[in-house]
Amino acid sequence: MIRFEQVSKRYPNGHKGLENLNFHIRTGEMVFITGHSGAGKSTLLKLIMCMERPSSGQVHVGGQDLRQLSSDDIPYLRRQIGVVFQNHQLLFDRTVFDNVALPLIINGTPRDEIGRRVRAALDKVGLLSKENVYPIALSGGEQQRVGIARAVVHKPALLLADEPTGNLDPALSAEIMELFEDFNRVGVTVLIASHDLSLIARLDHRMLTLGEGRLLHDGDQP
Ligand SMILES: Nc1ncnc2c1ncn2[C@@H]1O[C@H](COP(=O)(O)OP(=O)(O)OP(=O)(O)O)[C@@H](O)[C@H]1O
Repeated sequence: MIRFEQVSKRYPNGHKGLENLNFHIRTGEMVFITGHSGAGKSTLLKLIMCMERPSSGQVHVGGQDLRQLSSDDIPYLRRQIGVVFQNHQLLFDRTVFDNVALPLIINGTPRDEIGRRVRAALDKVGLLSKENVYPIALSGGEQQRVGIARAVVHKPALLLADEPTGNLDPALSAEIMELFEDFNRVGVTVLIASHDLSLIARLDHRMLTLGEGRLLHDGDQP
């Protein structure tokens, strides 16, 4: 599903994002990317989404060599991907329903299908009863669930999350990770960047550990 071959990323200001990264994530895996602040976790996710391009090396996503993607092709790549952010980036002047519907509206999904899909996604994250509520009236954990519903509403094969539990307490963080495990159980490939080692050490998944842009460790223990 995702293959990095000798991938390096240097930003225009000279900052080193990633250095000679090699790994392969198979379809259906759930993997954590961990490492200290500035280790390159977000850079790795941005390369998969084509938000950034590597300085050298090759990134393959879903069998496609991203070097061959033109900017016109990028929306098609992104349709295969759902993204969850730490600060969930919800629109506070729209209801929960409208927030979750956004990717479908952008994709041109037929109107009658939008309602069905949005409610299915809200049901999966346990927020079906909140579709008409505005995000301001939700707790931090509920807001993050809306962000997850929005990320999965178009049924992506790949789910990426960048510090999805960064603002949540340990109990809520564990619940959010269980949700990701639920999506993984039904076949979605899940990749989560997190520096919350105590939480991810309790979960039994592969861990890629980065340090200063390099892959320090690849395994099921920190
Ligand atoms: N847009 C950018 N322009 C310049 N340098 C950048 C940019 N984005 C990241 N960097 C640099 O690349 C390196 C890796 O950053 P990255 O954000 O990928 O790390 P991270 O592990 O996600 O960190 P954090 O946990 O703090 O988000 C850092 O040195 C950072 O300063």
